[in-house]
Amino acid sequence: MEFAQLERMSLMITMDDIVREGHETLRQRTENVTLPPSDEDQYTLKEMLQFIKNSQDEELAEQYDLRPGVGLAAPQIGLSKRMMAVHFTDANGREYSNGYYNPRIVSHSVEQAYLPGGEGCLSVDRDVPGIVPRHARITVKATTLDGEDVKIRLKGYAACVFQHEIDHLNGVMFYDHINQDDPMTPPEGAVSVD
Ligand SMILES: CNC(=O)c1cccc(C)c1Nc1nc(N2CCN(c3ccccc3Cl)CC2)nc(N2CSC[C@H]2C(=O)NC)n1
Ligand code: NI
Repeated sequence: MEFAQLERMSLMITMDDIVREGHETLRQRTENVTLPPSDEDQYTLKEMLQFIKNSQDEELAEQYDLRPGVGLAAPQIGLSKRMMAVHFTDANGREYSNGYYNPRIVSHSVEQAYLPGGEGCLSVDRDVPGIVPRHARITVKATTLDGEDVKIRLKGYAACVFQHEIDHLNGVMFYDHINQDDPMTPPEGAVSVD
């Protein structure tokens, strides 16, 4: 077995490591990660990014029964730490593939946006229909997996994904944002994201 495959094997996060609704870490505020990150935190964040990539690989997802996702936050593997990983390409072909320590939204638009199909979550084993209102544009400050301090401006699908994962770091689930009285009606002025 070649090294890359061995590396995937030994480090591998599977769905068994993903905690589901009801697990306390999903409702906790996470602690900042002490920087520079420990070897253990680096190892974990790399595993999280690899899991998201694996989950989108048809063969690996099939072989290891992985549910596809584009983002994962540390509380979802039972770790109450401010770390998240994303891997996706947005509608404009811009690629996002990285792990982040201590991400925080430093500014956001008044305008709201939402994914027309609603949102899903690897820690939620049920379909929760409804519009999830998000900030249409956000600016995020964080430290990347490689230890670089970055300031990222996000809009559209990328803004929604980052907000969903940063919510996890604050103990917030996507359905907390759904208007219970009128779940399918987008808020006034909110724009649909494709
Ligand atoms: C209930 N209706 C819906 O879910 C929903 C319904 C329609 C459209 C959207 C857009 C919806 N919404 C939604 N679709 C996704 N995926 C689309 C499919 N994709 C994927 C699937 C297969 C291979 C590779 C990949 Cl990439 C994986 C990601 N992901 C999220 N979320 C919310 S933000 C974090 C992100 C996440 O990773 N969730 C696990 N929401
Ligand atoms: Ni989630």
